[in-house]
Parts: sequence; structure tokens; C-alpha cells
Amino acid sequence: MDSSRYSIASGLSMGRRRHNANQFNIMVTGHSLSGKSSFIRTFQHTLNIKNKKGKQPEKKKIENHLNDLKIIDDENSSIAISLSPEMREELKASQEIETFDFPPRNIIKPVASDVLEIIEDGERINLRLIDTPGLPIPVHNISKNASDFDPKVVGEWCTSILLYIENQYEITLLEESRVRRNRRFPDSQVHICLYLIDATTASVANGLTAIDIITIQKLSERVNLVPCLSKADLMTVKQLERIKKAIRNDIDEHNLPIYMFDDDEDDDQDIKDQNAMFRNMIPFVLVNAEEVEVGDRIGIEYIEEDGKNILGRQYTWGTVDVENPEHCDFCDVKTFLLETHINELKQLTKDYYYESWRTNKLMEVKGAISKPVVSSGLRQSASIPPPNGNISPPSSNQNSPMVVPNNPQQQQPQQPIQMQAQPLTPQQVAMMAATNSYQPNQIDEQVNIPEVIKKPHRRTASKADSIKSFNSTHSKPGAQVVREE
Ligand SMILES: Nc1nc2c(ncn2[C@@H]2O[C@H](COP(=O)(O)OP(=O)(O)OP(=O)(O)O)[C@@H](O)[C@H]2O)c(=O)[nH]1
Repeated sequence: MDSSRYSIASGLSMGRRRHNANQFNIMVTGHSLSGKSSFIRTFQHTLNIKNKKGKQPEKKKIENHLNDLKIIDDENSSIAISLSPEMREELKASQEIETFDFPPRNIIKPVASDVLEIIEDGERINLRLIDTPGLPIPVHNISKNASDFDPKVVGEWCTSILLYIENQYEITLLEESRVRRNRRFPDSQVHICLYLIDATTASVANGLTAIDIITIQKLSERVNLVPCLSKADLMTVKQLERIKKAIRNDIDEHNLPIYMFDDDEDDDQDIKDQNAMFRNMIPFVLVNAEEVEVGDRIGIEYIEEDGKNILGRQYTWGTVDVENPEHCDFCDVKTFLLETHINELKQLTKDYYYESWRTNKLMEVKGAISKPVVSSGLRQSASIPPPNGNISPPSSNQNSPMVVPNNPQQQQPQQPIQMQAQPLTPQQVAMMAATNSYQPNQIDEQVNIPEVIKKPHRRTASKADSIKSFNSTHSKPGAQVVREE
């Protein structure tokens, strides 16, 4: 690739975050028909791929690891319903847990791509790009008022994405609980989720729709999430500026805990500048390359212009060049994903999102032990809306949307198992830790919180402040097109 096409960010100092990048998993999700698959194909075209055909994901061979383990495995994703030997021992094969019905089966599974072996800037990365089904946003209800969207559809969609993410944590937990761990066990956790918002939809809604607010809130509890504005070529510069500002206001107003490119205390000025630049670009503006159908496959065709091959989209009045930083933020997204922030994203996933999930999970199990309740069998994960559940409309400054059942009469069986101590949400634990107000003794009588969560977490401590510090000035005017004279 022409070196001049690298984004500004790639030229900055980035020594701190460049070690041990090996397996990296990117999920692309968001609005239906927002260009998720096109983004993945465009992205792949800009990579230096070593295994052109893609390496097939390893078939899981863990069915017989524990007697109480059920695996639903298909070629794209693995779902582990597991109890570690320790949990199992403590539970003494409790009947309630035998009937543990997680996850629900009637959900769509995200489509995981092959593992790509790539070399980016001298680093070898095993990259998995995970495509997902689109979030159906009804065209007649593109608004901020969440009164009449179909909560069942949104609930199921959210559930399916969260299940994929949490299943990867289950798989990690299972591996960690083995007596002899496989040091080469592939890391399947989702390290980053790009949430694509269709620019036209955002323009009509003047920012995020009610559905976006709910789904971003839910997904951000479990994964680093970065919002992106897709199909930006359909907008004028002024429209883009207006939409970006509106989305940033919505993120601020609803306190959406997205990934904010926070600084470390020991970051040098270059890295702080770079973080500030990325922060000011949120939501990232994307345009994908135009695609052609070749037989039963979809491919990307380069546009020839001035003797150069361009990945882009051609119009009667000019060409949008995907890799031109003046046209869209594609190169900057690629830079932070594969160069500058790869290790930080992996670290946060492991130290914060996985640990928070694991803590909740252990507290659920401990709670079940300390006060077993004979339920009707359905046991719902605290963070996942029921598959046929309803989701309450978002309101300003609420931390998390409430999940309420469709039919109040069904409320009783849908309730999570009662516990002596209500499990804290990851946000609560992290915020308490950050403000040193966390008192392990409050709940440790019943539950042992893993050590890592007790420590103050720098990211969550500054997250809310960072969102508040959004300013409306952007470093770039957004996507512009090249007008041919
Ligand atoms: N104008 C424009 N159209 C795009 C862009 N990216 C994709 N498209 C078109 O949008 C349509 C949907 O693209 P997909 O990549 O299939 O979208 P998707 O989000 O994967 O779709 P679902 O998975 O069905 O939700 C196709 O006709 C693409 O050619 C873009 O950047 N600009």
C-alpha cells in the first residue's frame, strides 16, 4: 500500500501498546444493511494476509472435559455451558443448576469468519473478523422516542450478540478451570465491537435512535464498543458534522459507556495527543469499497484513477477513496485497531470485561448456593434480556436499561434466582473500586470477589469524565468527495 495513505495516527509514537499482539478478534455489528459485511470485505482487502484462504477455526475438543458440560457447537461459533470443577464441587450437583437454561436456543448466532494470519507493520496477528446479523431498525420508527419499536426483536438481537460475547468468556473460564491448562488455547474473546450506525438513519433521527441507545448500553457492559457512522458517502459535509455532533450529545446525555481512548497517567504527550485525536473522531466516519457480484460470490473491484488502483466508490461527479483520510476515517480505524490500541483493547477485555463477567457469574453461583431457590428451571443471566422479553425505553442518564417481561404474569418464573446479596453490576464494582468506596466485607461474607476486580480500575475511573469532556470540534470535516474538474 502507498505509504502516504497511512493515517496521521500511524505516524505518531505508539511504542507502549505494541507487544504480544497475537490473536485479535473484531466484531462488526449495528444497523441492518449498514454495510457490516462490506466493511469486513473492504478491511480484508487492505490487509497483508499470509494465509489467503483463511485458517479454519480449531474444532473444539472439550465436550468430554467435564461431565456436566454441554457444548452446542457449529462451524461458526461455540457455545459452552460450563461449570468449573470448583463450582461443581460446591454445588454438589444441585438439581437447580442441572436445569440451568442458558443460553436460550432460539437465537441467531453471529457469523464468525475464518482466522486470518496477517502481518501489520511487522507484527504477526491472527485476526478474526466477526460479522453479525443486522439490528432491524424499522424505517417508520426512526426516532428518539422508544414508544413503538418492537422490543421483542431488539431484545432477541441484543441477546444473540451478548450470548456470543459471553460464550467466549465461558470458554475462557472453562479453560482456566482445567487442572492442566493449554498455554496455546486460542483467545476467542471479542476485543472490540464496531457498532455501525447508518448515516441516513442517524440523519433522520438526528443522532442515535432509541434502539441504538438501548443496544449500545447493553453491549458496552460486556465489550469495548466504538460507534461508527457508515455509508458516509451519502451525506454532505454539513450533514455529517450535524450528525456527529448529535450522536456525541446523545452519548453524553445517556452516559453511554463506550470505549473512549482514555489516557494512562504515565502516557507521554504523543500518546495523549493521539488519544485525543481518536476521541474527537467518535463516531468514526466510514465508507466501504464498491462491490461486484462474481458468480455467486461478492468481490471488490479496484477503481483505476490516475494510474492508481483505488478502493472506493465511484459517482458521476467523482470518486470516494476509502483509504484517503480526507474522505473518511477508515485508515484511522484500521490504525487504532491493528497498531496503536490493539494491546490495550485486549488487556481491557481480559482485565475488565472478562473479570466483571466472571465475578457476576461466580456471585450468581455463590448466591444460588447460599440461598437455593427451586425455580421452574429457567435461569436468566443477569445481564441478558430474556429472549422474548421487553426492554424499557431509554431515559437520560440511566446506567442500564431495565429488562421487564412482556407479560407481567410471566414475571415470577422469569426472575433470576434470589440471592442473599444482589450481585453488583461490573459498572458498580468498577466505579466503587475507582472511588475507593468498595468494601469487600459488604458482600464477601457470601461471595469471594476475584482480587483483580477489587483493585481500582483506571479506565472506568475516567470513563465518565472522558465522555463529559466531549467537545463538538472535530479534527476533520468528515467525509468529502473528490470532485472531478
Ligand atoms: N453508499 C454506500 N453503500 C454501501 C456502503 N457499504 C455498503 N453499501 C451497500 O449497502 C448494502 C448493504 O451492505 P451490506 O454490507 O450487505 O450490509 P450489512 O450490514 O452486512 O447487511 P445485513 O447483514 O443484511 O444487515 C449493499 O447494497 C452495499 O453495496 C457504503 O459505504 N456506501
